[in-house]
Amino acid sequence: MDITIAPRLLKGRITPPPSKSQAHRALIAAALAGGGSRIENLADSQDIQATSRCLAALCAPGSGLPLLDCGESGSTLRFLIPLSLVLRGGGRFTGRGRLMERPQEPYFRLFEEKHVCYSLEAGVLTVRGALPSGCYTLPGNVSSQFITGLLYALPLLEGDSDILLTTPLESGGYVDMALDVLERFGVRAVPNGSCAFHVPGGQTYRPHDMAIESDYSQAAFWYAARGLGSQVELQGLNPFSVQGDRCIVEDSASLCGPGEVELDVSQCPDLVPPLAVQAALRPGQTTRIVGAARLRMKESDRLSAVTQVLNALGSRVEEHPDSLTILGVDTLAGGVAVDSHNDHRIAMMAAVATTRAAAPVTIRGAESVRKSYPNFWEDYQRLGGMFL
Ligand SMILES: O=C(O)C1=C[C@@H](OP(=O)(O)O)[C@@H](O)[C@H](O)C1
Ligand SMILES: C=C(OP(=O)(O)O)C(=O)O
Repeated sequence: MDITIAPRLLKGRITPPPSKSQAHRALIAAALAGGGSRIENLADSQDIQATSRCLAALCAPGSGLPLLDCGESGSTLRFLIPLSLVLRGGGRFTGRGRLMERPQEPYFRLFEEKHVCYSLEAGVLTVRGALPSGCYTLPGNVSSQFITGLLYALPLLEGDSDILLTTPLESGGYVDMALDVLERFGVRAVPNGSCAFHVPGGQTYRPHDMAIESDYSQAAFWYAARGLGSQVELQGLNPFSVQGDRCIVEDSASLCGPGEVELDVSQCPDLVPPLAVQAALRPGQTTRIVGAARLRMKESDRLSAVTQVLNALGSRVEEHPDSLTILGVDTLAGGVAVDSHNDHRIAMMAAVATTRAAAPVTIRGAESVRKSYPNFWEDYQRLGGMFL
């Protein structure tokens, strides 16, 4: 789907959608608690549909390895791989887009060590075996989703386990969010410093009612629009939220200073597109976005996609292996078509950039927002955005 947008600033009040990350975690914990939990304020995004669909397949009665279609959701895939071993002796996982090419090596190394069989053939990952309790050693900087996956599965084993990280934890806020949801469902995992977790075995998930919070990762696009002159008022966000992307509030403000700004995004990778678009329109300012290597392994190669899209619109972005240098300009020419690279966050970034373009912009693959923010285009129009 192509959408052509007239350049104009936005104005109005918006409640960002429910947090996708918290919703994945709550749904999985509720399924493990075996019913009796009430989860309110769930978004009907494709990623949340993927987790619901896979949980239904995983918990359905029957023998044999369930087939789990994870769509394009890295979280669903990496959270459910260890659980499939514990609950069903394994599973067969499929996905779309780039999903099955995204890294799984930390799990594969552990499976070799623990004698769990795995194969990845023609886009189907099959895992089979028993997950033993014990010591799980893995890197902390490939994806935090491996650590969340283990934190959900290991408490169900008979014996105690330890998770040890060989490199510093990145995207750490997502692990904190997992610990927070686990605790609400009566499951305990104890951090030991920043690179280790002790997970007592023999635990059971207890039913719990919760309402999903508004999503700071999505609110970030509206913060960016605001930083670029739109009058968007945000409501419904929890100021005490455990969401790591809550740092958008300070990061967005720090982009308003003159001179040189450096932002380390290793703990908040999803904020790169909204931060980059804001930095692109800071004339006289140079912004370095560092610690961003993992951005190459998301729905698109996001460092490359951000650079291509913003430069096509008239920005000055330089791409490096694990960072971006953004030389702020005072206006974007627009007047072109840009591709979302089938990446929801790139489509939303392009929409925010258009608010400050001189001529209309066409966004190709605009439907990609359904992955995480199905009502994004409705919200954009409610704020006065005009489609041509
Ligand atoms: O656990 C989660 O909910 C997520 C973790 C992050 O991934 P990485 O840990 O791979 O950076 C983030 O980018 C993703 O959108 C959601
Ligand atoms: C990378 C993302 O999600 P996931 O890893 O779950 O696919 C995202 O939402 O930007």
